[in-house]
Amino acid sequence: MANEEPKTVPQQIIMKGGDGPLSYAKNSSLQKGVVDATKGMIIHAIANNLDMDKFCSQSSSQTFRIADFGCSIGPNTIFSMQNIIQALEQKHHENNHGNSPTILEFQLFFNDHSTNDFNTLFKSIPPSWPYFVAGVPGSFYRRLFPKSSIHIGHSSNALQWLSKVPQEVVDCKSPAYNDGSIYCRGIEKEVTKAYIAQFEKDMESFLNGRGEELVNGGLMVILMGGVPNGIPLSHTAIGKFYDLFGSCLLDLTNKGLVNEEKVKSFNLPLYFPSAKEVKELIERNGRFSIESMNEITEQLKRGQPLPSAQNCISHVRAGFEGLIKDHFGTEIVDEFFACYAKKHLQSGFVFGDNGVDNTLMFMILKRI
Ligand SMILES: C[S@@+](CC[C@H](N)C(=O)[O-])C[C@H]1O[C@@H](n2cnc3c(N)ncnc32)[C@H](O)[C@@H]1O
Repeated sequence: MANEEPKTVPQQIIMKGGDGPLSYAKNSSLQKGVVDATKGMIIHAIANNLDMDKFCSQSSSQTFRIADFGCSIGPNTIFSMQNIIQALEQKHHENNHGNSPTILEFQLFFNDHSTNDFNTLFKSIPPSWPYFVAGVPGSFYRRLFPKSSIHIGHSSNALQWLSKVPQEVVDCKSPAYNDGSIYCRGIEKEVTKAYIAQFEKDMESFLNGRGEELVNGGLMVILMGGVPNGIPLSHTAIGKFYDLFGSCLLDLTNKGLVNEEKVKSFNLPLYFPSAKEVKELIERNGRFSIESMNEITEQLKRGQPLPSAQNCISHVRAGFEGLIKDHFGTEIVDEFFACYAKKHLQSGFVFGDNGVDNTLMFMILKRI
């Protein structure tokens, strides 16, 4: 139909469910590296920025409610929650010299899209875990909890996912049409402008939602991917990865296995901001103070061995199979990832060792 809007990739990205060899649960050690690298920073941030006495005064028990936004299937969300609980218990113990009349209880909320495999996540929780847990399906770009009900919010490796691909970038009549690429390279001015506008809108929605839900003085811990200030994504390791990824679609088109129009209407709903951009958005929103903001790539690199090629390939499939399947159909999935694996091995690509380093932003925000 002439006036039909081009179809963009689905609004809900889905990490591969279950706990099989190709699942996100078995292929998220790169993201776990990020979670591990920031454990000490979380303990430090809670010790220095959370006024626990304000919440614990006089009562015999106090429930801390903690929410993980974009939890996926695990196991990283479990580690993150444990790190936060450890930090709260440690601070409570130190505040009271191990002698508090107040018993702490913890209620943990796991948020992700309704299509996330929550069953696998809940099955992986040890039956003896002494916490109250609940799943909260829905986009974190809207309200998910009652007003002032959450003490600590957490989100890792999730906020670079946009709520949708900006429509203009897949509209061949628009000046922002992203011809020849599947992501925001950070070079084409109009394309970049469209992605930035979507990112700003989404961040504003996220901050507004959490601004309502967090108690006054509550903390939001955010870990997200980004770029060094002034560096386009295409010059970074992640950009090089998307180039490789996108080239497989072209190969399959040349082989006649994928429709060219379908490829042209495919863009990734992802934006990697600089710390400067994120800082400005948080300040403009005004609901949170920035207690700390660090870029921790170098620390991560020092602490982590580089992943093997096979490991990288499995991670890519666990993260992106859902998008490919949704847009191009199930029948193309194996062929696409076989092509990706071949090119990956030929190119010698290794995450963490190609192009300019990407940034990992670690932020502690306080609800004011
Ligand atoms: C790469 S995974 C990260 C999972 C986990 N936090 C970690 O660090 O391993 C990103 C997760 O964010 C979720 N996500 C992305 N956009 C979302 C949204 N708007 N609302 C809720 N979850 C979202 C995805 O479904 C996915 O499970």
